[in-house]
Amino acid sequence: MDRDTPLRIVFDLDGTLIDSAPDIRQAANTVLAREGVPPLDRDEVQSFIGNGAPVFVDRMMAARSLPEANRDRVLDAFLDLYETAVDLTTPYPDVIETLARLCADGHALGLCTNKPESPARAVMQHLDLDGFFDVVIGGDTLPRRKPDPSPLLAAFHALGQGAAIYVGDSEVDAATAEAAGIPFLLFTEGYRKAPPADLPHAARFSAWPDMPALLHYAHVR
Ligand SMILES: O=C(O)COP(=O)(O)O
Ligand SMILES: [Mg+2]
Repeated sequence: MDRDTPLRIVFDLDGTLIDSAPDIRQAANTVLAREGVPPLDRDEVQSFIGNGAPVFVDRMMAARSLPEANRDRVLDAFLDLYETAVDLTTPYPDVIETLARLCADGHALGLCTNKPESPARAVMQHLDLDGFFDVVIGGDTLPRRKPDPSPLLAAFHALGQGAAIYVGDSEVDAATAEAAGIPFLLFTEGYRKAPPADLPHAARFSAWPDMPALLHYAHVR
């Protein structure tokens, strides 16, 4: 692949571009306090993130032995707070500079997250990340979410033609990329549970300035 050929690059959000666990934890603990059970610690929160808000709530309720009958109420309360959960979230170091460079180099950027689309857009706007992306697919944008390949394939489809690569932090992202037949770059500082070697990936990086050098792994699908 020619070094200067524009690519289609799609990114995961939570644990990849932004450290959002503090906001998710605050929303979760507000709901748990109302339910009269103890809060979640940071490790619990991180281990529950990855499969979207409904699965997060299921894991949180199971961890605090909340009755299944309260699920709709707990999920609604969590989603309500999630809409404005932006103040404790930060981009990982050098994310903004790297995205700006990739845009300046002519690449088409997209976002494919399991976070519901509305809170995803809210936090991206809050952190000035929204201008970089030509497409945003959230966990509730389509009938299925990751690890189903359809949201990732929809994101690439929206970006048009060109070699493709997906960048994420988790087992879910690696499985999604594999199912879609798209090469995967693993950011190792996010919310992954297993060691990096256990996840299928083309290459991995721990600091965002190192990511553009890995773009030669992109290929046409
Ligand atoms: O909201 C989640 O559970 C995960 O979000 P992500 O797909 O951006 O990592
Ligand atoms: Mg993630």
